Formats: sequence, C-alpha cells, structure tokens
Amino acid sequence: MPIFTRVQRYFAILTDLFAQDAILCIPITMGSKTNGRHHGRLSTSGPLECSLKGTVLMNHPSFNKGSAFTKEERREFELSGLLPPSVQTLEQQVQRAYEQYSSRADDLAKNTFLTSMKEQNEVLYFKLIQDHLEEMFGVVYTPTEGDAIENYSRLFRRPAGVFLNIGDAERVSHDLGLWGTPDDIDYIVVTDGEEILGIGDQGCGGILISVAKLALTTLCAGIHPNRVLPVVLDCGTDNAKLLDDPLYLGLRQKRVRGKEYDDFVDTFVKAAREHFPQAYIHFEDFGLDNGRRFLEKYRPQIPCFNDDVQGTGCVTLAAIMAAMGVTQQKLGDLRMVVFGAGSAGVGIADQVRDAIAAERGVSKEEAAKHIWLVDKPGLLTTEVETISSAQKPFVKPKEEWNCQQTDLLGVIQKVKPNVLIGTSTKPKAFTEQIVRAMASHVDRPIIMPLSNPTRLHEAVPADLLEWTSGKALVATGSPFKPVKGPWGEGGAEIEIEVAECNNSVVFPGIGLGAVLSRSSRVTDKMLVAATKGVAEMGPALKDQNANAPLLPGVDVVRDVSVRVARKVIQAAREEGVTTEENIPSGDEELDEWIREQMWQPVYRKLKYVPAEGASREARGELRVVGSVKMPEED
Ligand SMILES: NC(=O)C1=CN([C@@H]2O[C@H](COP(=O)(O)OP(=O)(O)OC[C@H]3O[C@@H](n4cnc5c(N)ncnc54)[C@H](O)[C@@H]3O)[C@@H](O)[C@H]2O)C=CC1
Ligand SMILES: CC(=O)C(=O)O
Ligand SMILES: [Mg+2]
Repeated sequence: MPIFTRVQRYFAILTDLFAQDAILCIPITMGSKTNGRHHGRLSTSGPLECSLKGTVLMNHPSFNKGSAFTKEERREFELSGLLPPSVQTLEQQVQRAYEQYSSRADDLAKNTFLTSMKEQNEVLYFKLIQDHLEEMFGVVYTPTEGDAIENYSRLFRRPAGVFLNIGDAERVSHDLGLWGTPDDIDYIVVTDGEEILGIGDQGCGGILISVAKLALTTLCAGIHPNRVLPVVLDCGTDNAKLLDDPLYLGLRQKRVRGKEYDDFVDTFVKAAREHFPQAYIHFEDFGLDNGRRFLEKYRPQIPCFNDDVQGTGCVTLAAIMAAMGVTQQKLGDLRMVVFGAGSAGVGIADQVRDAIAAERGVSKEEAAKHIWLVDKPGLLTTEVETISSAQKPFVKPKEEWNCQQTDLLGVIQKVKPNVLIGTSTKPKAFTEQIVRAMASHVDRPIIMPLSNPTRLHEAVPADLLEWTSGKALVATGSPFKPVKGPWGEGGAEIEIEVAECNNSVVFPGIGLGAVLSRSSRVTDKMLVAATKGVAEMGPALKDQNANAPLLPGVDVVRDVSVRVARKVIQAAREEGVTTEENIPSGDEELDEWIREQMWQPVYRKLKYVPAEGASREARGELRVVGSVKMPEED
C-alpha cells in the first residue's frame, strides 16, 4: 500500500477514536493563594523536571516527544515498550508531520490536523508551524480559523479552554479558579463570540478565536504555552443557524444583554483578577459597543487590551506611517476615509488621530478633522441619528455636506483622501470607480481593505494595483499572494508583495512586553511605542523601496515581537507602570532579557523528579489538556 494511503487510513481510524465528546480537558485543583507579585515564570531552557512516566507521560502534550524520546529517557521513564525502537529527531518528526499535513485535502482538514497535533505534542505542533510559518499562518489563523469556528459544533472532538456561561454566573469564580494558582497564568484571551473575525456571532464557537490568538502569542512572541488561558463567555447567540442546529454546543438562547450581561462580564474580570492577579487580559471579538465600553471601563484599573480596537489601530497606523514615509509625506498631510466605523474602524481612527495630534502639537479635536468615517448611513455627520460615543469625535457638521455627497464615492470625490481604510465586512465595496476617483486626486493612494476573512475584503490587491497602474500602496487584513504587473520602469513586469495588515503583527509583542514588565496598565504611550517598533521594521520604509511590503512579514515575526516588547517595556517604565524590578536598561541588554524568557519549540532533556515535593509543572498539572491515545505519528 503506498505510504500516503496507509497514513490516510491510519488517520481515519484515529479520527474515529477522537470523534467522541470525551471530556479530556481536566482542570486542576487550585492550590494555596498568595497576593504577592512574585514571578513564577516557567523556565525556557535547560533540563525539564518531570514526575510522569509511561503512557501518562506520552499522553501529556507538554512533555510528549513521541519517537524523539532518547534511549535513556525511554528507560528512565518506562517508555521502552511503548515506542518503536528508532529514536528520531524533532526535524525528522517535522518532516513526517509536514507530509501528513500536506496530504490533507483542504485547509480546514489541515487546521483540524494541526489542532489534533497540538493536543498530542506541543513542541512538534509549534515547531512544525514555525518551520512553515508563511504557509501555515493562514491555516491556524484567519481565514481558515474562521471556517473552523463557523463549524465548531460540527467538528468538535474535545474542548480546549474555559467555557463560562451566563446561566451559571455564580460558578464563574469557582470554575476559573480550577485552572491554576495565582502565579500560574500570564495571558488570558477572552471573547463573548459576538463579532468573530468578520463572520459575526458564533456563540460558544468563539472559544477557538481565543485559542488561536494564544497560539499566535506563543508562536510569534514566545509566551509560554502553559501560562495562557483561552476563555469564552457564553451569553447565548443571535445566530439563527446555530440556534436551529441540533448539534450546537452552546447556550441555546438569544443573547442576554443589558445589566445581566455587564454583570456577567464584570464577574469574570473580578474572578480573573482574584485568581490570576498577574494576568494580562486581552479582549477579542466582542460586539461593536461592548468591546470599547469594557476597554474604557477596565483600562484604568487593570492590564488589559482590546485587540480589535487597539491592536488593529496600532498595526494600521504603522502601515500608514510606512506608506507615508514612501510618499515622503507627514502624518499632518493625511486625509483618511474609514469605511466601516465599528470596533476596528474607530480604533484605527483613534490611533491615527492621536498620532497626528502628537506630531503636529494640536488638539485631538483638530486632529480628528483629518479623518472621515463612512458607515451604513453614509458619511457620519451630525444629521445621522445613530452615532455611538466612540464615533462622535469624528462626526462632521451636516451644513458642510448635502445628501448626494455622503456615500463612499461622494466622500472620496469631495475629501480627496490619500488614505482609504476598509473595515466594513462589505466585499467589493472599493469599486473600480471609487478607486479610480481616489487615484485621480493623489499620486500614490494608500488603500487598505482590512475586512476578514479573505472573501470579505473590500477589494483584492490585484484589482487595486490594476486600477491605479501599480501606484496604490496596499495592505490587506488577510494574506494575499504577490501581484505581478507591468508597473516597473518602461513597463517592465515587476512583482509587488502586499503586506498583511493584521493585528497579529503587533498584539503578541505588546502582550509580551506587558507580561514581562508585569505592567499594571497598558497606556497610550505604550501603544504608540509599539506602533513605532513595527513601522521601523517594515521593508518599504527600512529599504526605501515602494514595491516592498509596508509591514514586516511573518518570516521575522519573532524579531518584530522582541522590538515591540522592548519599546512597550521602555514606555511602560517611563510611565511608571512596571512592577517587575529587574528590567535591564540598554536596548541590547533588554532584547537579550526578553529573548531568554521566550519559549522555544525545542525538546528539553527530561529529568525525573519524584512527584512528592515536585513542582506542579513537573507533576504535569499546569493546564492538563488530557489523555490522548497516540503520540504524534498518527
Ligand atoms: N485586519 C485586522 O487586523 C482586523 C480586521 N478586522 C476586520 O474588520 C471587519 C470589521 O470588524 P469589527 O470592526 O470588529 O466589526 P464591527 O461590527 O465592530 O464593525 C463593522 C462596521 O462596518 C459597518 N458596516 C457593515 N456593513 C456596511 C456597509 N455595507 N457599508 C458601510 N458600513 C458597513 C457596520 O455598521 C459597523 O459599524 C471584520 O471583517 C474584521 O474581520 C477586525 C479587526 C482586526
Ligand atoms: C484580525 C481580527 O482580530 C479580526 O478580524 O477580528
Ligand atoms: Mg478580532
């Protein structure tokens, strides 16, 4: 039988084994509590203490090495009879895993394959992706993760993460407390599943965006995979398809809103602070008003971050700064139209407005005059009745506009913007007519269709470049292949690489900086510093090459995270919000200090320690994912 057919058959058998709703995710019992801010970070190098043996060890994803357990380890940890005799390297395992991955029929099957591997062997999972980052980024994140989330209740095999539901609000503190002691968790991603990745309300399936964002914090920024917690707050769903699906796994009721909902979120935040006082809380994909409301409420109190508002704002500002560097303009020259004035669109507007105010030394009100928001009712003017408090600073006086002008085309014609941002989820909204109208007023239009997933982009790079004869400076929310066209000197064909402008470029580094410095808040200055860190690493600006991407790519993602973390820590120190005492001063020393605390996907030599008196990590009690039947060779 050819090798692939055999592998596929074997995989099918395994799939059946896994296709049970077995509760394999075993939270641990909470130990004694302390309120101190002492640091119990897990080591990232040297021998790894372990008290587990035999199948228990092989079924533990943090310790499992599969065929890479050494001869000595096999003897010492009672593994000899459980493995075929050949000892292989991590690189050989990656080669095998990549062949298996490649044999999956489509990206969703590849995503499922990777999820299964993560549950078996974390080092192999992260190493495989790290070695094929460009190819696999879109499979573990947007766009494919969006498909996995949409199909959550259909593809479900085992839970991962914390499920808290509004029907059991009184159990939140108890259930969360089962996941560790106060020193165990550095980074929490929480969602309520209402506005997932541009695909709307996904109810409890939202847990997978928390899981995916945390996988990126480990991949891109080396946050320890055993010190993170993905959470979904299940408040019901307004997605009729899910409510009608007999296999839907979440609360089968309409979303609870109002005071009961706010109280539930507050109960979660308080419980998270009580049980994990050092943890940084990252809010993801909450509904339009809620995300911003909670950010404003909790920002002055705790280290928290809203990725859709702040992460998107930072990375988009970095891309704009890089593009304006190419066109040799200042931020004060910016005239920006944002199409889709929700969490991301207004987050971008805020970040850009604040940067203009800082650069020009003008008030925020003055700086807001550089930005026009267009949403479903058209341009947001004082005539529009449904203006949210977040949108208000950008609303234009109605006297200056007549109603024929306020659709996107009319606004482009009147404003003559040099920057156009799409965060509307309306595919193809940037039509040829609109783009040509924009290009007729400016030499190098900066156009960023950022809506995810790919099918929702306001335009695709190939069209934008064609309609502007290669002049547009483009960045997109999801990855796109480079575009070729006759836009070089004398009509020579050139290839233009398009940057992915996704908050994933920046949120892992911001989180890393905040976690390592144990910052008590995430201030505006820390975000500005992060933005500068990303902007200065973009190839277009760095190499003064207009055809190079505006932002750094995934190939240098760890370096970007180190730079961002360094800038964030330095800004945090200036702001007086760090609580870690031993942060080095110089850039190089600080970079080294950051790097040595980043987790790497390498196999560390296992050192046996008896369970009695051993650390909870050694006893395998940190976020035990549960037993799986096979090592990585599935
Ligand atoms: N590239 C990136 O890093 C990020 C991309 N996004 C993407 O941006 C999009 C929006 O996300 P959020 O701001 O979180 O959602 P949201 O729901 O908060 O905002 C969407 C906004 O677009 C408006 N809109 C919808 N249809 C429209 C239409 N036909 N014309 C004009 N406006 C329209 C809505 O009224 C709303 O104000 C999503 O596709 C999301 O995936 C979001 C965050 C980060
Ligand atoms: C990228 C992201 O956070 C979003 O599309 O929601
Ligand atoms: Mg998001």
